[in-house]
Amino acid sequence: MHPKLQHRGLYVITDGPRDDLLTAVAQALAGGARLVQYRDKTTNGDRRRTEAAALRQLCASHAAPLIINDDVALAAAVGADGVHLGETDADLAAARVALGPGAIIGVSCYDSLERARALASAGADYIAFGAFFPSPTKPHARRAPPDLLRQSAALGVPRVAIGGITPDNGTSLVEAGADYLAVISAVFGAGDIRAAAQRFTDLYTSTSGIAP
Ligand SMILES: Cc1ncc(COP(=O)(O)OP(=O)(O)O)c(N)n1
Ligand SMILES: Cc1ncsc1CCOP(=O)(O)O
Ligand SMILES: [Mg+2]
Repeated sequence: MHPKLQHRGLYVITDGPRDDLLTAVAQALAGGARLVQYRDKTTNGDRRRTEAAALRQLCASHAAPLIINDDVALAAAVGADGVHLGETDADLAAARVALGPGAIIGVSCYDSLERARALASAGADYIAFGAFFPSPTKPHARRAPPDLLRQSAALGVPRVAIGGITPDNGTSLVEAGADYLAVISAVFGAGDIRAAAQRFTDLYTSTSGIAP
């Protein structure tokens, strides 16, 4: 079991900016989300910092780590649990120096087993693959085959699946070995966010046979 990531399950990624961000994330947590990523591509530094700090409190009260997308400095400033880095974001080693050994640093590996192998060796705490399905949020995201999840099992690092995931198509990814399903629109675009999150949580329970 990974020391920093002890529960498999739903990894929600925010779709803001939205006025009800805190309420929406609270509903996702009530539906069983295990990890939360603050993803806000705007450049409004004041709002981003205020929201990230508020999310940190909320996530801590649910024992769910808060990961900041792209922004190592924001993660450090609000004391978030970690950061998610893609290929055009900060370097993993630099982020580790900035955030320390206890931080959760996750990395995008897209469709590349080689990238996953290199970054797992370099100390990434999870490796993310995808997009597995057409993504409403990121329609031009590179596509990845589900077999990558099986092929990366031996790396010994938690595996995250992302991209167009729904409760219906997510089962195949959990069966292929996804420790986390990272989801934006199928949770935060739902009319009932809590119920949507709960469907993913139930999927882990029923697919693995053990509570996540
Ligand atoms: C869990 C997770 N996986 C992949 C991504 C995508 O990261 P990146 O390629 O840096 O793209 P942006 O999200 O920054 O647009 C992610 N954020 N989270
Ligand atoms: C950030 C990102 N990277 C690949 S797909 C994606 C968006 C995932 O969002 P959705 O769950 O709405 O497809
Ligand atoms: Mg990024």
